[in-house]
This record gives sequence, C-alpha cells and structure tokens, in this order.
Amino acid sequence: MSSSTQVAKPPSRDENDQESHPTIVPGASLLLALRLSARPILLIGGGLVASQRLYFLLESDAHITLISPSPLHPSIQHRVDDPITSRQITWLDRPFLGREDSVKVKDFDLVMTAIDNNELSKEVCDLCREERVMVNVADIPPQCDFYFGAQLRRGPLQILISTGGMGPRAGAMIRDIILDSLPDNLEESIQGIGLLRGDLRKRAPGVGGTLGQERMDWMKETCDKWGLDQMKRFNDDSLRRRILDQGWENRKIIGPNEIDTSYGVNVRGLVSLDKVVQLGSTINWGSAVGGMVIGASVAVVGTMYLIRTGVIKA
Ligand SMILES: C[C@@]1(CC(=O)O)C2=NC(=C\c3[nH]c(c(CCC(=O)O)c3CC(=O)O)Cc3[nH]c(c(CC(=O)O)c3CCC(=O)O)/C=C3\N/C(=C\2)[C@@H](CCC(=O)O)[C@]3(C)CC(=O)O)/[C@H]1CCC(=O)O
Ligand SMILES: NC(=O)c1ccc[n+]([C@@H]2O[C@H](COP(=O)([O-])OP(=O)(O)OC[C@H]3O[C@@H](n4cnc5c(N)ncnc54)[C@H](O)[C@@H]3O)[C@@H](O)[C@H]2O)c1
Repeated sequence: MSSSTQVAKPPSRDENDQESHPTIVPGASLLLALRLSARPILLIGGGLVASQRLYFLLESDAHITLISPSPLHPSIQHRVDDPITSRQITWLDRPFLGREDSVKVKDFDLVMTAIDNNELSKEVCDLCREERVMVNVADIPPQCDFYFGAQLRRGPLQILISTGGMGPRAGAMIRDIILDSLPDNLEESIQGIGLLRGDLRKRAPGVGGTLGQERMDWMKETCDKWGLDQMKRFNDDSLRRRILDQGWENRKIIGPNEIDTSYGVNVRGLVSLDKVVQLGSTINWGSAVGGMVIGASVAVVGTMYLIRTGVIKA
C-alpha cells in the first residue's frame, strides 16, 4: 500500500489510538449513498449522457422530471414508454428555457444537466447556486457539486469509483478489476448479515446507550469471527436463532466452529456433562423448538458419539 493510500476508517473509541487522528489530505469528494426514493429530481437533456443518469435515478426509485425535446435517446424513450418505469418519469417534450422556464430548480432535491449547450448549462448552474440546490453539469466539471462515477451493483452491494474528474475511463477500468476480484455469493453473505442484524434489533431494540454499544460490539466481533464467506449461512433462520440464543443472550461470540448444532450436545467436542447442563440452563427453549428439525438429526450423531466416548451410558 503506498504511503498516500487512505483507507476510509473512522477514528476508534480508544483515545490513545494514534490512528484516531489520521492526516487530513484535502481535495477529496465526499462519497455518500444518497437515498432518493420518491424524491423529485430534475434532468435536463435527452441524449446518451442523460440516458445513463436516468438509469441510475430509476434504480434509486427517484421521481424524475425530464425536460428535453424529441427525439429522445432510444434508451430514454424505452423507459418513458415502459409502463413500469414511466410512473417514475414526467417527460416535458420541449427545451428547457433557463431562468424564464416555468419549471423552477428550487422545486427539486437535485438537478442534472446533460445538454450540448455550454451557455445554458452555466445558467442552470447559476440558478442552482442561487437556490442552493445541488447540481451536476455534465459538460462543466468545475461547476459540479457532485460527480458520477463508474459503478457496480450486486444486490445490496454498490461500489462507486471516483477519479476526482481526472479519468472517467480509468475509473471504469478499475471498476472492472474490482468486479473480477469480488468473491462469488457476496450478495448472499450481505443478505445474511442483514437478516442477523434485523433479528438482533428485534431482541435488543432502541437507539444508543449501553445496549446499543453492546449490540454493535457483538455484531462487529461476530462478523469478524464468521468472515464474509461464512456469513451467507445467516440466511438460515434456525442458525440465526441459535447464534442469537447461544451468542447474544450470553454476550458470547460464537464462530462457525463453535455453533452448537444440537443445543444439548455439541458434536464438535463439548462432551463434558456439566457443560451440556450449563448450556441447557441458558437455552431459550421457545426459540430452540424451531431449530429442532435440523438439530435433531445432528443430536442423534452427537448422542452416539457421547455413548461411544463413555460420557453417556447406553
Ligand atoms: C464514470 C462515468 C460515470 C457516468 O458518467 O455515469 C463518468 N464518465 C464516464 C465515461 C466517460 N466520460 C467521458 C468519456 C470519454 C473519454 C474521456 O474523455 O475520458 C468517458 C469514457 C467512456 O464513455 O467510456 C467524457 C467526459 N466526462 C466528463 C466530461 C466533461 C469534461 O471533462 O469536461 C467529458 C467530455 C470530455 C471531452 O469533451 O473531451 C466528465 C465527467 N465524467 C464523469 C463520470 C465525472 C468524473 C468521474 C470521475 O471522477 O472518475 C465527470 C467529471 C462529471 C460527471 O459526469 O459527473 C462514466 C464511465 C462509467 C462507466 O463506464 O461505467
Ligand atoms: N459526464 C460525462 O460522462 C460526459 C460524457 C460525454 C459527454 N459529456 C458532455 O455532456 C453533454 C451531453 O452529452 P451527450 O452525449 O448526452 O449529448 P447529446 O448531443 O447526445 O445530447 C444532448 C441532448 O440535450 C438536449 N438538449 C439540447 N438543448 C436542450 C435544452 N435547451 N433543453 C433540454 N434539452 C436540450 C438535446 O435534445 C439532446 O437530447 C455534452 O456537452 C458532452 O460534452 C459528458
């Protein structure tokens, strides 16, 4: 890693941790994930660049007011004609008139222009500054409040590459390198961890405080212990229940090798009877019932093991 590499890492809670005060290297963009569901967005222009903007706006569930005279780029026309996506688009088939236009930038959360008219782009930009509306001007990067970037999406995972306006093509190439190096089934793992977080929040609701801190610490350590690949197993309802019963309820971090698949009998060597009894006393039996179908078959194997090792008399 080169000395100028910045790994985005928030300051830690440890006040003595030197990494809590990383050097500030100015000039970066603030990378965010905008949540635009049903938000009004103004898109001016109907060519190739506007068609790319429209695609990402549709995926983010925004409502787009599109101002551009016919003919539209075929991909935009397709979205306007498609009954599913057309609900998200209000198309005004005419040129935008700048300051004189009846459509006002102040009525939108974001404005994007992708037109082949530099003077009009500057005017749109001025209007947005006056109203403090964030604007992307495809043909004048220095006037942009935000840039697009090369993107990839795999289910809930989204990655955006920015080169700070230096080399959009290089950004796309870097995106392809990342795409090739991503492990398979990543979206399944992310889905799984989302389900575990959801279940944990049901057991330990609320915001902040000691419980919130415990919840975050437990979640962090559990993620680290399972690792990205194994997290896909969290999609299994009964496994999640067991991790929460055995781990969270006892404030313990249970890894993939320690998960007790039978509740009463740990097939991986928890053969001491007091441990079995101890474990039994901490079981949330209500939740355990759901895990019984899978647990039962493993318990048979486990019981035979205990018999063979002499812990249980046949
Ligand atoms: C990443 C991507 C996302 C997207 O647009 O959605 C994107 N440009 C892409 C492609 C691309 N754009 C251009 C080429 C031709 C080759 C070339 O010129 O390099 C190619 C290559 C191609 O088409 O493969 C021409 C170009 N681009 C800009 C200008 C205006 C100017 O520089 O003056 C001109 C005309 C220059 C001229 O006339 O000479 C400006 C911007 N383009 C940005 C993003 C922002 C900075 C991103 C960053 O920081 O990396 C920024 C600053 C503003 C913005 O658009 O937000 C998308 C790839 C997505 C993908 O493939 O997935
Ligand atoms: N940011 C980027 O990634 C990127 C990439 C390539 C080009 N560009 C720049 O973006 C601009 C748009 O590129 P393009 O390839 O989409 O161009 P294009 O010529 O395909 O499309 C321009 C569109 O703007 C519409 N338009 C013109 N005047 C208008 C007005 N007054 N109101 C509404 N719509 C109007 C046209 O009808 C057309 O649909 C160009 O200036 C280009 O230099 C940016």
